[in-house]
Amino acid sequence: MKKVLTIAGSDPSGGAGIQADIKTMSAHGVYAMSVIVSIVAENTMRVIDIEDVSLKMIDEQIDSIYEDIGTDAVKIGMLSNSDIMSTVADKLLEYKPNNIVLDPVMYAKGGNALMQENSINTLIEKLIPLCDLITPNIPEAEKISQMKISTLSDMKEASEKILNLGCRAVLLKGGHYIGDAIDVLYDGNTFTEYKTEKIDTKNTHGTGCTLSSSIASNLALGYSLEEAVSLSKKYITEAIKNDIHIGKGNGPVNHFFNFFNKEA
Ligand SMILES: Nc1ncnc2c1ncn2[C@@H]1O[C@H](COP(=O)(O)OP(=O)(O)O)[C@@H](O)[C@H]1O
Ligand SMILES: Cc1ncc(COP(=O)(O)OP(=O)(O)O)c(N)n1
Repeated sequence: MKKVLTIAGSDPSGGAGIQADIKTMSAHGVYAMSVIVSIVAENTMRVIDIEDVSLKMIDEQIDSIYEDIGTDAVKIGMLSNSDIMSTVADKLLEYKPNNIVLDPVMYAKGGNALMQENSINTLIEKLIPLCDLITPNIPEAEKISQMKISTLSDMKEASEKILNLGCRAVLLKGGHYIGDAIDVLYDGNTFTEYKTEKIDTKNTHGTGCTLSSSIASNLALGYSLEEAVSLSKKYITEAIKNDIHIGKGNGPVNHFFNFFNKEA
């Protein structure tokens, strides 16, 4: 069985973060493992509080995975500050895992910050160069590339700027784009567009976590980057179409639409 690790924050409401990652990986038939770096008190409506795990415990959790099991892919999600980013980067340099997918989580859907503003330089200098793929949404890509993104052509220009920071590929997600849900993959040679109609739902909590975990799972399963992104775009689209009406705010997507659906 292929093994995929998520290094991210915990969402007790189950729609995003580590919980979404483990559900997604399990739905893909890979063995899911998790290193929790922050505990976030959040739900479908808001973020209430964040408590970071100590750097020592983050170190030891990562060591515990590589001492024993190892990984075929690693997904990185919410890293709330520079110290956590440096700790994770040092461990990636030590263990050199294959297939590192970074979702540079900065804000939750309600607008609450999940990453300290002053840690962006550490993200850019230490983490991004270690990654095979980075999957920013439009606001995150604007911060990293330091340009405004209003058009598809802006998305492509920002992808180029981000790739030049040293990662091997960029998937700029267009869920926040007006109009269709267009994601752009840039690998340094080719731009590939993945386009679906925007689904009319407020239940999009955890879409970014789910997409990046799906891509990491598909890479672990041996698909090429282009195939992995294509399969994962189909997965997130179906998961949104089969959304779950739970909570009073932005509800979760259905990670297990393949196993059951709303009509069943
Ligand atoms: N309403 C929607 N309909 C269809 N696809 C969507 C919708 N919202 C987001 N997506 C897709 O979900 C994925 C996550 O995108 P996005 O919402 O931009 O990320 P994030 O959750 O990090 O903000 C992308 O593939 C995007 O195109
Ligand atoms: C613990 C935790 N990690 C990440 C997020 C953000 O997830 P994302 O997939 O971008 O989804 P939304 O927050 O936009 O719904 C989170 N909320 N919590």
